[in-house]
Amino acid sequence: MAKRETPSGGPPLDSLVGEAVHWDQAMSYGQYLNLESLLACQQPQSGEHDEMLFIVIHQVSELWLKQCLHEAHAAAAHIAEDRLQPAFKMLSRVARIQEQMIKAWEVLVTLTPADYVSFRDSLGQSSGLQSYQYRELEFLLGNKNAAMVEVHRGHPRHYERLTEVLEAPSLYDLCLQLLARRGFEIPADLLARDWSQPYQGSAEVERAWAEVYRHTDEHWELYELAEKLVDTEYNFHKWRFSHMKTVERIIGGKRGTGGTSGVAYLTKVLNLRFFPELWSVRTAM
Ligand code: HEM
Ligand SMILES: N[C@@H](CC(=O)c1ccccc1NC=O)C(=O)O
Repeated sequence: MAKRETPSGGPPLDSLVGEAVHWDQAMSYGQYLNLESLLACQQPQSGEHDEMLFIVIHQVSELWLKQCLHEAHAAAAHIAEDRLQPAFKMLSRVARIQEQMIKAWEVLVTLTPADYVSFRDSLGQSSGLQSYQYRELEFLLGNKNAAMVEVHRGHPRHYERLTEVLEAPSLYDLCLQLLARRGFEIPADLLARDWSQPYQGSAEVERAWAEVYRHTDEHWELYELAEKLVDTEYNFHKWRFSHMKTVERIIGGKRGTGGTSGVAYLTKVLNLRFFPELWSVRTAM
């Protein structure tokens, strides 16, 4: 292999190991990553030591949500065009990102109830309910709830974006259309409907997935799609559960800053499904 030269045409990189290097080039690491802006985004309000962790963990989660949306929207577009292989690659990546997001709770549990109350008042009425990226991902996967858009009335850009995704077919709706294109009997009212309404499960769809699982040799691609969706929902559920338990550990039975009952609310939304028949089919097998 040819020795790599430095971009400026200086000595080979190998000889520079261990030495300070001053690149004479237009684009630096910090410029490319916009680090000055990124690292200026952590602005604790309270002066309490532990608020920094709270901010960083939320910002890291929002960055991962951004990447999940990037992958899941692209996966949906591929599924709509019958290109399942690239969609699989993207959904696998979403599942790996979700694992990172789940792991992050292990850092946050080092925050004690006393640490948290030391700066909780600085949060005012802000709350995770206002995470528009989280809501967009829920809508995109298939958990539609028009009422959750209202939280964003005061931010026209977020409101419009969420309304757009609410009113578009979810990833699961697109999968049902795919099943229909592949010859499965899917009721017409599931193939064209008011997409903003929550999806109600259907016996025909469950039968279609049962056929896929029983005869994988004839439906390898659809089987793989089903399992990728199950991985995503499984991880989503784990994230919600860990959030709920972490919240219980930190604030106990206190009400949420967003105005909900707190842990009781998080317990209620825990079991909302994206792909209901992919779970019910297991009983039907
Ligand atoms: C000390 C840590 C945390 C506490 C005490 C906490 C507490 C809560 C509570 C009580 C709610 C219910 C809404 C309300 O009334 O406020 C909620 C919702 C939410 N939180 Fe957290 N949370 C914490 C950390 C996080 C983190 C790290 C994230 C990551 C992004 C997050 C994202 C969300 C989201 C997306 C919701 C809306 C859930 C839904 O509507 O399904 N939270 N949180
Ligand atoms: N709802 C939380 C506050 C909270 O969690 C929060 C507040 C501001 C920014 C992000 C938050 N995290 C997720 O819910 C509470 O009741 O303490």
